[in-house]
Amino acid sequence: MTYKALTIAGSDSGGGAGIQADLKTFQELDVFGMSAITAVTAQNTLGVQGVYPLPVEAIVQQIQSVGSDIGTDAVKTGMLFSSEIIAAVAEQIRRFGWKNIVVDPVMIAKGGAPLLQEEAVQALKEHLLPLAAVITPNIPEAEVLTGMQIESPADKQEAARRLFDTGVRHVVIKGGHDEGSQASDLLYDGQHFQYFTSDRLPTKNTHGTGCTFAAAVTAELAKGKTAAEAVQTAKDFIQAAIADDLQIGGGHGPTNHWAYGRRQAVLGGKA
Ligand SMILES: Nc1ncnc2c1ncn2[C@@H]1O[C@H](COP(=O)(O)OP(=O)(O)OP(=O)(O)O)[C@@H](O)[C@H]1O
Ligand SMILES: Cc1ncc(COP(=O)(O)O)c(N)n1
Repeated sequence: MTYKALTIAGSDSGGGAGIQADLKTFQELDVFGMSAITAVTAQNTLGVQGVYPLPVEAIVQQIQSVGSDIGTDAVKTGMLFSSEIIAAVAEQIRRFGWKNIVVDPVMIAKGGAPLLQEEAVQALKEHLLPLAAVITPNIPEAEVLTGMQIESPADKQEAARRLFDTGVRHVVIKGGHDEGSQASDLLYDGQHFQYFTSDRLPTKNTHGTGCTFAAAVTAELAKGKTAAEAVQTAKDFIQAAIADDLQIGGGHGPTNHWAYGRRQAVLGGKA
């Protein structure tokens, strides 16, 4: 059985985030990766030097090329940039009837460069969130989407409830921006809160952690795993990828996308 996943996101020339992180993660998790590029960014570990959104027509055509021939078991969305792109992507997802949709509501790159226009937040809530099986905001993104400040564990749960009410089937509020010695991701399915917690690793090389995490969730949903199983694998994948960082570039370096697979191979006696 060949499982397939489509990422609809921006290209990161530096290879650590965006489309590049997604395809590497799909590959590592034994899922055939496909892409529809929404924007080209000139980017490295120091920051974003340029953002070039593609015409909506070019984005729609890429999705249709995949959908009309190959099909997909899951879809991840990342950098979508504008409300026009969001509306067009949502329309294509509805048209093909795709169900395993993971929405990573990318808004701002680590260095502060905007990857989503401010006015597009409403379009995200209106068009895309009701289609999502899983949404994976970090804390600042969850604050923008809910209009509330998140300062305590109770706030995080309240934000998850509000996000669930937009029509999303599972909410994951990621804990990379938490304070303290642990990075704890909260999963909410409308009934139960579940925490996925690890030691916070002391490194500046966390460029693309959000993309990589959401791509791993997508790959696991493509294989038919439950949301909770997918989040557990994604958490293990990102923990390994941050722990075995690569020391590439002079700024916030990428994570190591092959670390998880290597560890699994050692555990399984394959290496
Ligand atoms: N220093 C760290 N140590 C361990 N896990 C981390 C660390 N930083 C982030 N994570 C984990 O990485 C994943 C992504 O979380 P984060 O909140 O950083 O997302 P993000 O801000 O969207 O990422 P980015 O914007 O860098 O792509 C989560 O599973 C989180 O727990
Ligand atoms: C094309 C693209 N998509 C997403 C991110 C977010 O990743 P990060 O916050 O780690 O920079 C990015 N930098 N570039």
